[in-house]
Amino acid sequence: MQLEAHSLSFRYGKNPWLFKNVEFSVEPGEVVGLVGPSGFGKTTFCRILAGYEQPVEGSVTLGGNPLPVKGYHPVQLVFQHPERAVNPRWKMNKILNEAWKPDKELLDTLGIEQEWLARWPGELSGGELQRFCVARALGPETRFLIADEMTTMLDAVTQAQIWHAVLEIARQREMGIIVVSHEAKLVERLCDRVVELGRRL
Ligand SMILES: Nc1ncnc2c1ncn2[C@@H]1O[C@H](COP(=O)(O)OP(=O)(O)OP(=O)(O)O)[C@@H](O)[C@H]1O
Repeated sequence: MQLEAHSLSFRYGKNPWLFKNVEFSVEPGEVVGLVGPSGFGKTTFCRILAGYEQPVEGSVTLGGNPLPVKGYHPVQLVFQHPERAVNPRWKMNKILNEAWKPDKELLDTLGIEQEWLARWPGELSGGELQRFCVARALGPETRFLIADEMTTMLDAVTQAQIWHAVLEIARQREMGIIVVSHEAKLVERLCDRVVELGRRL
């Protein structure tokens, strides 16, 4: 089941086009890097692929069909700031189980400790919180994971742990991954191929 962008174009209001007629596809199990200068629209592109934003022109399909508008979304997005991705009034247990119920094996793989489940988001470090956001995005129906600067704010050890876990799960499930990162070494190490989001038009 391929994730495909067909002739995708986007701009905010009457601003200049951020990108125009972009063709992009990811195969199941493939790890694809998405790079480009700051402000060229990588995050916007990811939001369109995950169904958070509608393209101005073009379309996104999954296995040849439009992205679903209801239910668990098969394209999950994890971005740089976990503290903005969680409800600060919910304890971690509720946040974690919001969309599906991750089992202990997954929590162990991601290094999530049981005692963290009873805490508020503000009582966890950025790295600890991001592990929850990753777990939450890895439901059994996730076909593609978009990692938009997912580990940028984290120390090297946490970054390595999270990527090790995510790549292993992706391999087992044949899940595709899109990696957006400014860290060229990370992209080179993780990705099967790299796509550059082109010049602004
Ligand atoms: N809601 C919005 N309304 C208007 N302009 C926006 C909006 N969101 C983003 N932009 C602008 O669109 C451009 C692309 O933003 P985007 O975050 O997609 O780029 P990016 O390539 O991911 O950047 P970075 O690498 O710095 O994260 C930027 O110039 C940004 O200021």
